[in-house]
Amino acid sequence: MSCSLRETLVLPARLDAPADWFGALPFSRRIAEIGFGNGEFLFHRSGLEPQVLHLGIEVSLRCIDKAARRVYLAGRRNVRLILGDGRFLLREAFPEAYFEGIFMHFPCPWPKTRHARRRVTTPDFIETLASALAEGGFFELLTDEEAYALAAQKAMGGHPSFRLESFEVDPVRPVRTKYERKWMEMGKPIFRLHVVKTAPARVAKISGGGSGPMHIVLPGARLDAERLRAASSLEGGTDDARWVVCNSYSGVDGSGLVQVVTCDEGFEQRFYIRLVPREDDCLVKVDDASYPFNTPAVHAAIGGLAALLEKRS
Ligand SMILES: C[S@@+](CC[C@H](N)C(=O)[O-])C[C@H]1O[C@@H](n2cnc3c(N)ncnc32)[C@H](O)[C@@H]1O
Repeated sequence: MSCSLRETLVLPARLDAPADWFGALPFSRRIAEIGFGNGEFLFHRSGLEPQVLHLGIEVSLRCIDKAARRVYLAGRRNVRLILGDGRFLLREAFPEAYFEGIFMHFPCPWPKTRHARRRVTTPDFIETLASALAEGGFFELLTDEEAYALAAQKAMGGHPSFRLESFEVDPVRPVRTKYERKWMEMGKPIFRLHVVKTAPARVAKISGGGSGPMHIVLPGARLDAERLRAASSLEGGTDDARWVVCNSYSGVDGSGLVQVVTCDEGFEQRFYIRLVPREDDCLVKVDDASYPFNTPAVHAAIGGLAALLEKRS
């Protein structure tokens, strides 16, 4: 895929990007699909309303590439794709009441208790949807799991910002997605939940909880081989804002590069922190090639590495 295609179609999910997105998105009406898979539905839906922006959010780069190629070859101008976690991006990267509709077709039901946080039925995700939708906007869920459909019906139908519009079994639809076909071939019923936002809602942004710039200057601190080695086994934070170092490397310029994974309220980010020794101090900063959202766990990781460099040997 050409560079220019990626630049036009695939928007970067990064700290400074939302401002760029809004400049690059001259559409007053906006629809989103979370987890569009191979993009059949997004492609179909965007053809019906060329004046409406159709924003697809996917965690799989393969899906993004496939859908981008299809959209590009068809010359569609009202589709944009973002690589990232839709639950996180909907909450963090868009203004309130930004979308007039959000589709989610066949998300993983996350049956294990330890993954319960990732379900669409969690109070946090329902608040996120309520906040992201304009009043009168809709959310459509398709699933083959009855228990999941019923849980979503109960959670969203009982929410003060939503009105349950319909709950259908085996709805007739103009286009079937890959997973829909798969479940139908196996003889499974398909459930469709349609809710409409009826009252204002607001969700607190996690990245609003991160404070200050994403670098620290440490007068008198030192970076040496021993500290860099010690960095590779560091971890810390609280239950809702954890961080762990996966690896540390020494750079050719004498700086240290530390690979970090953070988790804020169940949302993961992977990025690098650079440790830069200077004449009178050390700089600890998010590496220039990384763009994490400014969250409490990112700050805690920077603080943890700063503490290591400040430690007296
Ligand atoms: C079971 S597939 C369904 C794909 C498509 N909607 C369909 O009906 O064929 C679920 C899709 O959601 C994507 N996905 C899972 N979690 C996601 C998240 N948090 N944000 C965005 N996409 C996600 C997966 O990569 C996968 O493509």
